[in-house]
Amino acid sequence: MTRRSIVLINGPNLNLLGTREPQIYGHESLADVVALAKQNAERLDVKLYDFQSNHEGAIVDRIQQAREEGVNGIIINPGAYTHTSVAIRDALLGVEIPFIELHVSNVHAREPFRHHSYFSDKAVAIIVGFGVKGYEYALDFVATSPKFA
Ligand SMILES: O=C1C[C@@](O)(C(=O)O)C[C@@H](O)[C@@H]1O
Repeated sequence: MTRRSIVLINGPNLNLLGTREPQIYGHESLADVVALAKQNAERLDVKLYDFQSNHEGAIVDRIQQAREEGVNGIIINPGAYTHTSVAIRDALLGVEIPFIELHVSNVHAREPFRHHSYFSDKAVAIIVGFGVKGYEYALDFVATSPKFA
């Protein structure tokens, strides 16, 4: 059995985690989140690539690259692109890699424009409102579920 590989993608403004609206997104930085994810990936024996960008096209490029790498699954927090990006949706569908959509905050308890997602109907699962703990849950699931084998 080959080792699973996973790409963790964070979209715009998630580089500001820890300092950005901490009452909504908490006090942990993206570097903290990624460091813990790497530790957990090692424990779960999966290869983890991580990527953050504030640019839609760069995220599309990273998703396309994932197919070349033969990645098993994608964990994506598309940030504000959740509510706007047909291009990122098309990239995920184009590469045919199963993915989890993740949000730190409970988008359904926030402004109405955050209630619609271009990803939810195509995601294997959605993690919403668990704070940065959601990244741990997502990694555990992608590393162990037959849906990402
Ligand atoms: O940038 C973000 C972060 C977010 O994806 C979250 O993780 O809760 C929710 C989005 O509505 C917002 O634009």
